[in-house]
Amino acid sequence: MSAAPDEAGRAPLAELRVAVLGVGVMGTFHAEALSTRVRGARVTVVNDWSAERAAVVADRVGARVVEDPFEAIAADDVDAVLVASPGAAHDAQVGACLDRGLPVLCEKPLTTDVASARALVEKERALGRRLVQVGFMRRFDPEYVALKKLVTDGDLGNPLMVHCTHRNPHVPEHFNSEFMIRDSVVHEVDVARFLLDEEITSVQVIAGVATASAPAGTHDPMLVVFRTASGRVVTDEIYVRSGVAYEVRTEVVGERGSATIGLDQNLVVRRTDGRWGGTLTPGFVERFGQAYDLELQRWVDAARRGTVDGPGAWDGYAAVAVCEAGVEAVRTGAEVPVVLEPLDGAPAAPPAGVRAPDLEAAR
Ligand SMILES: NC(=O)C1=CN([C@@H]2O[C@H](COP(=O)(O)OP(=O)(O)OC[C@H]3O[C@@H](n4cnc5c(N)ncnc54)[C@H](O)[C@@H]3O)[C@@H](O)[C@H]2O)C=CC1
Ligand SMILES: O=C1[C@@H](O)[C@H](O)[C@@H](O)[C@H](O)[C@H]1O
Repeated sequence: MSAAPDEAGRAPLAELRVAVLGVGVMGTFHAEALSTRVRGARVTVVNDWSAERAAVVADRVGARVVEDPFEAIAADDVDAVLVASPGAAHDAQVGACLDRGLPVLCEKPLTTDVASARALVEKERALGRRLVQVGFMRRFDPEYVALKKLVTDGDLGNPLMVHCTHRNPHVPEHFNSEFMIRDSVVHEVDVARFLLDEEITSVQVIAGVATASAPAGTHDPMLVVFRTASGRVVTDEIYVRSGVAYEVRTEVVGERGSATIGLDQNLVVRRTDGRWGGTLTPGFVERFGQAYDLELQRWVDAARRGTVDGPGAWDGYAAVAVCEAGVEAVRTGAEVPVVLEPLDGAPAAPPAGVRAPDLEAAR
């Protein structure tokens, strides 16, 4: 049975031909998903800064290599683009997709500075249709979906606080405090916005004793504290050199109860050699593998219908703005307000509950 036409009367694409830009860890995982586990799509073009790496993946998924990312975006056999290059390359690559009117799934973060993220929001808006999805895959993870349902159904009563833990066993040397905020904490920023359905209005970072394996000057772990527009508090422990496993937990505390995810998911309880014990997920691919695939399937299905069915450019922009405030909070130790420029251009109201010195002075 063929699918219904979209609002403009166009028939859905029979198959989405995708260019994948950047085939490191995530790009390779997504390219393989698109050519095996996800229905309705095919990788036709692969691009990477390393032509050699691109060739290996292209060969594996039956695609061709295009050495320039912008030529890949402009190729005739490309209907949509998956951007999995490093964050600093996202701005120009997503912008080029918008110039060509192509649906684009961009891995988080949308960009690495707030001005460029905002510019992408404006650019998409000028086109009059949604094209950008940002790779906040936790929104597709069955555990996060169940937690969100408990919140929206009112089972926990009014949600008062959210507590997050985000631990990676190890990361490359370049993960300094700023990178930890922009690349890792960005997930909890989106989780908080997703679960509570409101914007974050301020960020504070508390740095304590750092692990001996952290490079000099890097605060690992850190406690990040967010305040939301209605005054709710969200805490996030970010610890990227725990040396243990990949551990992501989230607890919502409401007026009538609390709920936690990430405690037992993927916990394999083994009984061997007369002993029992659990094995934690070693990395994000093992923990969120299903979420990445669900995210891709929803993106493909929506793109074939000419729409977007996931976190979009505004979500990407809001997260970048919170992270930018977070980076400032690391530097100053202060509670830093988040400034989100509303789409109509009206000045943003001072966020509720913020006690940053500059806002106090402005009152
Ligand atoms: N949603 C999630 O849970 C995760 C998301 N990510 C995000 O995915 C993106 C990629 O991260 P990884 O795969 O971990 O990095 P990676 O370093 O493994 O791979 C990046 C690849 O991009 C290539 N590259 C560099 N500059 C490029 C350019 N201008 N155009 C095309 N290719 C370029 C590199 O040669 C490399 O092969 C980042 O934005 C990262 O934050 C990464 C890990 C998990
Ligand atoms: O997005 C991811 C990485 O880029 C980031 O570096 C990790 O901390 C996250 O856990 C992972 O989901």
